[in-house]
Amino acid sequence: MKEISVNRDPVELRKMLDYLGVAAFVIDVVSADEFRLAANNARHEKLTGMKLDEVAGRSLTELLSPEMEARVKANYRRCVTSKAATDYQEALDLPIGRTFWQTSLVPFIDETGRVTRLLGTAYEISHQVHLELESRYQSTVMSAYLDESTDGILVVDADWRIKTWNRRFLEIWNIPEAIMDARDGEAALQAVAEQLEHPASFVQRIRELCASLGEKEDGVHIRMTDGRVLERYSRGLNGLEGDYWGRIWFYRDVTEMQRMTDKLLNMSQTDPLTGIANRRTLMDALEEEYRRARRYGHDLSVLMLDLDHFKKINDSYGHAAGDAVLKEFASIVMPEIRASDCFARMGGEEFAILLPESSLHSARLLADRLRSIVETLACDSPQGLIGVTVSIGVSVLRNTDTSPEHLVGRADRCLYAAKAEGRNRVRPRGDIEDCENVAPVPVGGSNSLEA
Ligand SMILES: Nc1nc2c(ncn2[C@@H]2O[C@H](COP(=O)(O)OP(=O)(O)OP(=O)(O)O)[C@@H](O)[C@H]2O)c(=O)[nH]1
Repeated sequence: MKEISVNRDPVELRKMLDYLGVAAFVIDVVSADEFRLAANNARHEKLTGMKLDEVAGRSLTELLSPEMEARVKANYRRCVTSKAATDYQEALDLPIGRTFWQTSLVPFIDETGRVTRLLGTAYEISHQVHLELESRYQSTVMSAYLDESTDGILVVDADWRIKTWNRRFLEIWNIPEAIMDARDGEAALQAVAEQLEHPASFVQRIRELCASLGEKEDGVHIRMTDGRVLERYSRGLNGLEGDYWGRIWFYRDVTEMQRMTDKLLNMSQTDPLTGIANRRTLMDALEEEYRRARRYGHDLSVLMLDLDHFKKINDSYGHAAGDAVLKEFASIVMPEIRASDCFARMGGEEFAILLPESSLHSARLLADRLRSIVETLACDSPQGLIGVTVSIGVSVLRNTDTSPEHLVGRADRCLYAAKAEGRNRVRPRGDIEDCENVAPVPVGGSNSLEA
């Protein structure tokens, strides 16, 4: 732009600049290295805090910090050198704080071709820049999380297009990259389902969750055909207006944890010596079966078993031989009972068998069979073969029983009667319980239910 004759009075200059609808300023180009602010308009003053009477005629060196001066001058010099309109974005540290600007400079050129002035107009873009910085910050945090997370993460949109995933997701599922690159959510779902023990229910649940839009899902366990166990979390993603954006899925490999949990559970339910159920497991099963028998009017029987003169075995053959007999006893009884029965070691040489849906008659038949099998048991030991016998008390649930303890109490009394009558026998003898008058088992005696 050729230099036009303008008043050098800053106030007059401001009047002209105020006609512009944006923040504006005029710079006097003294030399390639010296620039002075000739004037700014009211809008510029308001945005920057630079008051006309304080800044007019002052050099950039006086107005700006050295670092900012260098940056501003670099842009001015570009305009002076190119003698062309120059646009750029800049960050300015002003008394009001750091602000961001979209600035345009137009050079004024005198008849000798020298740039004497620059007209600057500027829009403040701090808000947009802050939004962009915030968005960049969020995506940096998100990328770091995706990279470092030990969960496999997948994000799909409302149309089941894959939006994003992380390295761990690929490691867990080993999905061909071509599927991921094609962003084909349906193909990825099939690739995942093929690796599962129950693919149909998995796919059905995934579809239900997607149809539910926002539903949140916590820690569902998924078993894979290779033995791994995954835990799945997911939640719907909604936009500001509540519109559905899709869903994020997290997959966590919990195989080791599950193995330990199973092991601990097994340990807490099993007798370590014989490997059969322990007292606690039987008591839990008893509560459960008692409730079921009451609700459906089914039979429920119990056998209480106690090896005879077991102390003598320990005393004659040693404790290790006694242990071997207990194990052998458990292993020959086990195949004789149904999967729905519960065979447990109650402690020492005392055992119990819970028989859901068994009458007294069939419980007694089983007891008789077990008694005769045990009688033939010959357990090998360094001191020769060890024989053992068992006494068994049997009872069946009665209408008058008000708790499982009544059922077990009668079996205990029958066992006591069997012992009292000479051992190696089953009581009652027939299909009618006949141990009512047997004295209760002494405290500390063989089969009390108390732990
Ligand atoms: N080897 C071995 N012995 C055990 C174990 N637990 C308890 N015992 C022993 O089992 C024996 C049980 O003895 P008693 O309660 O007197 O009963 P019993 O000798 O079988 O006599 P009756 O039951 O009256 O026929 C005791 O000597 C206990 O030390 C075990 O885990 N291993």
